Amino acid sequence: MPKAKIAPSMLSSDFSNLASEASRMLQCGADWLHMDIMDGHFVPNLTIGAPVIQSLRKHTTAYLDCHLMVTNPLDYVEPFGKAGASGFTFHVEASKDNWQELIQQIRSKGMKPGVALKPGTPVEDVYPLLDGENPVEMVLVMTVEPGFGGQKFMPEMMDKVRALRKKYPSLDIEVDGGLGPSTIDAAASAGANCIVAGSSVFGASEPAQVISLMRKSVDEVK
Ligand SMILES: O=C(CO)[C@H](O)[C@H](O)COP(=O)(O)O
Repeated sequence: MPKAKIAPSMLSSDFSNLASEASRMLQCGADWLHMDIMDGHFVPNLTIGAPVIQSLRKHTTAYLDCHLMVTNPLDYVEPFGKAGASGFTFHVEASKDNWQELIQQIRSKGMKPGVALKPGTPVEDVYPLLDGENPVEMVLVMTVEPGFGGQKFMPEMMDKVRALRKKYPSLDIEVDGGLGPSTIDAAASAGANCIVAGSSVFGASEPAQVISLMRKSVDEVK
């Protein structure tokens, strides 16, 4: 299994101090910064877009792991590439007929392509995006309904993670929603290695301890 990547979800940060919140998380041991992009249409919430990524990029060289919860991901590829996004993860539900073009465009803008799936979407729906000539490099299994932080982890999503890990031993598999000290072992033992965590990290008195505990849980899995 690939090594742990712990990605605090900046959705739980103080957006009015984004650069210092990002730097605080990196000092606490974060590998990536997870950026939740919501368009108020694909999900019932509206967050940030490319201008905010561009502003943050001026303050950090960190890997910006962008999760696009948007209806038309192709429209976002060029602006996110220019803004300095590192990873561009789109939803399979929003890319039924243009995922090949999406993957190709994302790569051509220097970003790492990933695909996300909602809790109600079968894992088999992402297999064509992994088995083709130009596969995505990460699958994000949502462990809550996308849209809001602070929800309860859905353990039944671990069947999807197990199926992916069995079929793709070296794939980056990310989980997002309700991850923290009480749920990390279930996710890690199922085979997830990229861990997004918002409330559990930002709400902790010692975020570094939570990050380190989650890393240990993932890296101990053989
Ligand atoms: O994508 C998201 C919501 O759509 C968030 O990244 C996710 O919910 C993380 O927050 P928390 O750890 O508080 O559940």
